[in-house]
Order: sequence, then structure tokens, then C-alpha cells
Amino acid sequence: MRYIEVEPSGPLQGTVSIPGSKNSSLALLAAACLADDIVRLEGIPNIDDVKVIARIGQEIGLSLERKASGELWIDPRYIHSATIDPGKAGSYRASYYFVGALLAKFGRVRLGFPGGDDFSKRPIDQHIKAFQALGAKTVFAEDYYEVEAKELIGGDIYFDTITSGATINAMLAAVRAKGRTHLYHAAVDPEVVDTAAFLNSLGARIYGAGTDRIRIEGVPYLNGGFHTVIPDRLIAGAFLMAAGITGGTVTVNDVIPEHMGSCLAKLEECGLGLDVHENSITAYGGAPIRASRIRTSMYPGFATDLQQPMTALLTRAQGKSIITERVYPNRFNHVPQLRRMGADIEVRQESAFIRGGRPLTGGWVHATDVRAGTCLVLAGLASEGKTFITGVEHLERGYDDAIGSFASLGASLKLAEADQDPLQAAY
Ligand SMILES: CC(=O)N[C@H]1[C@@H](OP(=O)(O)OP(=O)(O)OC[C@H]2O[C@@H](n3ccc(=O)[nH]c3=O)[C@H](O)[C@@H]2O)O[C@H](CO)[C@@H](O)[C@@H]1O
Ligand SMILES: C=C(OP(=O)(O)O)C(=O)O
Repeated sequence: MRYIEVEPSGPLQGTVSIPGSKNSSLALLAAACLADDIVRLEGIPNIDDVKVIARIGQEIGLSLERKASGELWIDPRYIHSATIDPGKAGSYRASYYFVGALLAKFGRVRLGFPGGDDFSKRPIDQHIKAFQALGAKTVFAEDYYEVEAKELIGGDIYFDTITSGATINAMLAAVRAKGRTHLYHAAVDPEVVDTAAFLNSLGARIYGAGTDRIRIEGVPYLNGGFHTVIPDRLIAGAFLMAAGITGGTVTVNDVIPEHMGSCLAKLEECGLGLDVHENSITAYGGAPIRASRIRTSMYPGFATDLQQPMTALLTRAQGKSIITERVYPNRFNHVPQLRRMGADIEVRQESAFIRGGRPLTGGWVHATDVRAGTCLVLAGLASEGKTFITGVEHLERGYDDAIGSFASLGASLKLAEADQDPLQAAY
């Protein structure tokens, strides 16, 4: 059983370079299947979700090769199957993008239900609705679903809720559909814009990405090309919060500050000093952390993927904070772990009430998902005594080298291995 051992840290100091966005990378890798020639992607992180895509690729004839420069070369010309092993599809969330990406070329895609972080009900009804609007039929079996369309025909899609996943998936399906598609009530996330920019660079005709109304004119062919993935705004946000929780000074480099507006506004409200430049941000901790009220919402609101590290930060605030989770109302699996460390947090319905200032003590805790992992690392840095975090595989789904990056800022943490489940042994 692997775990991360985190020692209490003094103020973190230094600069960390932010890798490419996990969520954008997963969309771009699927989008590359739509091309008719080799695609080169720069900045794709070497995370476990990407490794699963490479394994799926081996089975369906999609080749992924990482060059010495770090670029990923993707050759979609020899894809021979649109049947994706349910186990692999179910080991990460964004496997659903293979439907949008392969449907036009193959007419039928079969894959397992999406996995990913298991913190809440995570429906795919809006994806299905979008495919149906383009003329597809879906069949659900016990451990897989199949989407079939002899021909995809453009149509009007009105999303019932704002979803980045379904917006991207509908865009993928519509790019090579016949005729014009309109997406209404579309998500405006940077990952949507990045995927559209990439596809347009290959010859797609997508207009309006980044607004809630997207128009796609279907094309019969996409070229190969080159694209650089956007930086991971969620990792960047967590490192800025690390400055706050340790009272240090952290600079995140290679970021797009415009993608982080709501996060930066909250950090300032909580008492962090910020220096924002064209592609770097420095956060200055050290001043007392102020309590805050946060409601997560879809972009450009405060991201649900940042509320876990933010919860850790607010345990250090003076006074009472409230975090209300509006995207995934039950996404509070990190809270029992923080309570185990001494935090005073109560969850009622979709809100966490945090009484800040109680000392945190280390011990064994479990990361139930990728952002819960970051939250516990931050809490561990601010604790008395060592913290041991199991569930490392969740962190590895989303972070290439979280330990190395924190260590480069002066944190003392390492990956370790125990013979038996230490959590079981400790309780
Ligand atoms: C791989 C990936 O990119 N994951 C991100 C993506 O997940 P994911 O693609 O699951 O999230 P969506 O943006 O689609 O979900 C947003 C909201 O829409 C709802 N919904 C979604 C689809 C659907 O068919 N029906 C429906 O009701 C969801 O329950 C949620 O309340 O966006 C989430 C919200 O920013 C992030 O937390 C995840 O990190
Ligand atoms: C929820 C997340 O990921 P996924 O959608 O891949 O489970 C996340 O990145 O926080």
C-alpha cells in the first residue's frame, strides 16, 4: 500500500511551473481521433488518465508516442475499432469523449460507463441527449453502452444544465456531422475553448466557443496539426493556496491568469497578497487568513475542483467560513478526513461550515479523489506531526509529479510503501 508522508512545513518559498490541464488534455486526445493525419500535442501531462488513453489506443489502433521533447505524437490514421474495453473506459471519467470523437468515422461506438472521481452522482444524460439530437440511438447494457448513428446530421441542442463534458462531446460529434449544429446553454470553460481552438486549427468550423451559444458547420475531413494545451488552472490554484496555508510566497509560472479570476478574487478576499503578471502569479501568505463564503459554480464561477484545497485553507482562517457546493452537492469526501486531523467542519446538505483556527494534527488519512488528495497535502503541511495519505492513485490520475513540485518549494514529503493497509492498522 503506497502512501504520501507529509511533514509539517514552514513557509513554502519558490516558483513552480504549471503543467498542461488534465481536463483539456483528455478532451484533446480524444479530439485527435477526428483528424485524418498525425497530430502533435505539446504540454500533455504524464498522468495516469493519459496512460489509460494510451492503453486504449493500443487496442483500437490509435498510436500515441511521447517524443524526447515531451511532445505527444498521435496518429489516428489506423484506428480500426470503436469498441473500448469497459474496464479501461471505467477507470477514468472522460472516456465518454471517445463517443463524440469516433461516432462520425465509425457509425457505432461501444464503451464502458465513465469512471473518475466517485464523489457524487455524475449523469451523462446531456451527452446522450446531444448525440440523439444529431440522429444517434443509444443502447444501455449492464457494463457498457453503445451509441449508433448511420449518419450524423447537424441539429439544435439545448442543454438542460451547463456541462463542460457534454458541451465538448457534442462539439466533437458535430465537427464531422453533415450540416450545421447549434449548441445552446453551452459551458464556457477554458477547456471548451481550447478544444474548439485545436479542432479549428485542424480545419473544423466551430464558432462562438467561450460563449453559451456555439455554432458548428460540419466538415468531411480534418488535417493533422500542432497544438499546445492550456495550463492547469486547478493545479495553479492549489499551489497559490499552499502559499496561504503555510504563510509562504509561491509563484506559479506558465499560467493564464484570466482563467483564474474567481479563484484569485477569493484568495485576495481571504487575505493573500497577489502579484499577477502576463503568465505568472505570485501569492504572498503570512497575513492572517480571513474567513469567507464560497459557492462553487460552473466557469467563470469558483470551480468545484478548487473547493477541497480551499477547505484546507479555510481551516486556518479566523472565524467561520461556509462553502456551498452547487456543482456536485455531495462533494465533501475530504471533510471527514480533515476532521480526523482536528478540523472543525460540519456538513449540512450542500454546505460545509468551517470554524477556522483549530490546530490540525497529522495521522493517517485517505484521499478519496484527486482534489481531496491536494486538500490533504495542504492540510498536512500546516499540521502538527506527520500526515500519511493513502489513495495515492487518485492523485496520480491528475498530477504528474505533485510530490516533486511541492518539494521544489521546500515542502518535505515523500512517497512511501507499507506492507499492510496502514489505515486499517491504525483504526
Ligand atoms: C474530465 C473532466 O473534464 N472533468 C471535469 C468535468 O467533469 P464532468 O464532465 O463530469 O462535469 P460537467 O461539466 O459535465 O458537469 C457539470 C454539471 O452538470 C451535470 N451534468 C453533467 C453531464 C450530464 O450529462 N448531465 C448533468 O446533469 C453534473 O452533474 C454537474 O452538476 O467538469 C467538472 C465540473 O467543472 C469538473 O469537476 C471535472 O473535473
Ligand atoms: C473530478 C475530477 O476529475 P474527473 O472528472 O476526471 O473525475 C477532477 O479533476 O477534480
